[in-house]
Amino acid sequence: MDEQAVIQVNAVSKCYGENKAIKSVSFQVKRGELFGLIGRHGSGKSTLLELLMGHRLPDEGTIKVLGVDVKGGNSALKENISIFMQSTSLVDKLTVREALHKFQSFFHQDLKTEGVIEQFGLSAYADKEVKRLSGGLRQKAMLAIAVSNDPQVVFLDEPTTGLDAAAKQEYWKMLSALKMQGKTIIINSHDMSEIYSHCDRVGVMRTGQLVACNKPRQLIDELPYGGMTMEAVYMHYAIHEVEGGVEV
Ligand SMILES: Nc1ncnc2c1ncn2[C@@H]1O[C@H](COP(=O)(O)OP(=O)(O)OP(=O)(O)O)[C@@H](O)[C@H]1O
Repeated sequence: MDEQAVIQVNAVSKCYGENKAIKSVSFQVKRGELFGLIGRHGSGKSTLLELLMGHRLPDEGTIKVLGVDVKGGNSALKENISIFMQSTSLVDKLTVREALHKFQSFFHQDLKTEGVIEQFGLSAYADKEVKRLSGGLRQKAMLAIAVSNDPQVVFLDEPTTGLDAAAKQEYWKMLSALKMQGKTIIINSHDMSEIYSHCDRVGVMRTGQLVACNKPRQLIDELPYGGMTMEAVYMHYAIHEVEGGVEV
C-alpha cells in the first residue's frame, strides 16, 4: 500500500438484497488529491461514498481512511472526515449560523463558527434559514457545514447538481481553496467538464465496478478510438455497450 494513501479500498463489495451494488472495487486516494467519481445513475457512486464515510459497511473487502478501518467506527476517524448530507430536513429549518453551531457541537475540536461563516462568504446570510437560500448559497452553506469540523478528508455527493454555471464555478473555487489547505476531496458528479477541469484523478463506475481510474487527460489519451473529451471517456467506460447498441 502507498504510504501517502489516505483512502485505501481493497476488494470491496456491497449488496442490497440480491442487488450487488459494488463489485470488488479497489483503489487508493492520496493525501491532497481531488478525486472524482463518475458513472451512470445507479452505477454505485453514492453507495461507494457511503461506504467510505462509514455510513454503510462492506459485505466483503476492507476500507481504510487515514489508516483506520472504517468498520471499527473509530471516533477519532469521525473527527477527521466530513459530514455530508444530501437530504437536509434537519438543516433546512435552521439558520446558517445555527446549523454550523449544531454540527460543530458534535465534535471535540474548538472550532470557530464565525470564522467558517467568513471563510465561505456567508456573513450576509448567516441568520437566514438554510431552506430560504438560493441553490448556490445553499450548497455553499452545506459545504461550510461539511467542513465545519476541519476534516482531513471531505466526501461530497453530487454537490453541484442543479447549480447554474456561475454557482458551479464558485463552488469549485471553494473546493480548490480546501485542496490548497491539504484536504483530500472525493466528489461525484455528472458534469464531465467540471470533472475534467478540476479533478486530479477520476474513477469511472459501471454497474458496481470501477472500470477505469486515472488522471482525466490520461483517460482521454488512452481511449482506443482517439476520443478528445471527458464525455468520450464516459461513453467508452461508463456506458455498457451490448450487442446491437447501447444498453439503456
Ligand atoms: N438504500 C438502498 N436500498 C436498496 N438499493 C439501493 C439503495 N441505494 C442504492 N441502491 C441500489 O444500488 C445501486 C447503486 O445505486 P447508487 O445510488 O449507489 O448509484 P449512483 O451511481 O450513486 O446513482 P445516482 O447517480 O443516480 O446517484 C442501484 O441499483 C440502486 O438501485
